[in-house]
Amino acid sequence: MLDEAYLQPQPLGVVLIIGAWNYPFVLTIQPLIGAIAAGNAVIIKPSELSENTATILAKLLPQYLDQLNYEVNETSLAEQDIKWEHEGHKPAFTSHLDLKILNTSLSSLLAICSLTFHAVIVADLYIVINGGVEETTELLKQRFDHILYTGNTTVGKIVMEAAAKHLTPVTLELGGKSPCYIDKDCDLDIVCRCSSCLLKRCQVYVISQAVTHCASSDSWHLFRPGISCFSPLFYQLNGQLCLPGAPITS
Ligand SMILES: NC(=O)c1ccc[n+]([C@@H]2O[C@H](COP(=O)([O-])OP(=O)(O)OC[C@H]3O[C@@H](n4cnc5c(N)ncnc54)[C@H](O)[C@@H]3O)[C@@H](O)[C@H]2O)c1
Ligand SMILES: CCCCCCC=O
Repeated sequence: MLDEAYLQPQPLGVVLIIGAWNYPFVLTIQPLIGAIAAGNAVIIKPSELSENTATILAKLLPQYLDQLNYEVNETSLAEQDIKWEHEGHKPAFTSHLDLKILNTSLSSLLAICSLTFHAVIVADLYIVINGGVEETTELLKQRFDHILYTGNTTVGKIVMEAAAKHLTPVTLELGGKSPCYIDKDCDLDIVCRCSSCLLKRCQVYVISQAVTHCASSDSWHLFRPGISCFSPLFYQLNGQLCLPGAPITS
């Protein structure tokens, strides 16, 4: 062997998280935890539709996240550089090590997106940007190192297209049809007997979060004779969820 292999864990750099309204806290904080754990700087764009959560996130995150955690001065950067040279390898991109002091302005935020190894950047590590389509569109023009988007498929395509311009990898958590399949072999008694069973087995994703859950079924496929015993209960439960007068189709 002329060379030896080694593992060099590295943060991606600057991660953009675009959240959706149906779980406004979880869908921003969960990916944020992962991104921080991997050493990234993060820009969080909560959904403008869940306005109160967006406001509280912008207020609380800077209050509780240690923005200075990764601060290094130029000397220690230089020392690190020498160390890497000495070890025979130097990461091309060190992201968080380059982030220095705090400043929440948009211009500094955008400056992060073009980090280079020796740059001394003035910026926050974790920034909440609130706004709607206009602001998100502006954000998406910047180069990020990873984008996590949760929401609908139409905007998912917009995000992916914007990311592709910079060859930025994306994680898209999109909505779907999530059909519910009642197999001919399933125990219909259990499925139908009582609302609690039905709730546990089938309805949980339909009704949770007032039907906004990403895996909510919008169609049920029933494959067995005797299904008529199922229908009244289905109607009874779903009738309570529907708007008055809204039809439940077969
Ligand atoms: N797969 C999953 O894990 C998962 C989780 C939660 C929600 N979802 C899906 O997401 C749906 C909710 O999505 P939504 O789209 O209604 O949420 P939404 O309206 O809150 O939009 C999501 C984000 O997209 C941004 N956005 C909207 N239009 C945009 C545009 N033209 N350009 C750029 N950004 C834009 C918004 O600012 C917002 O931050 C749920 O009903 C569910 O189907 C999926
Ligand atoms: C409890 C968090 C569940 C998140 C699922 C998101 C789908 O809508």
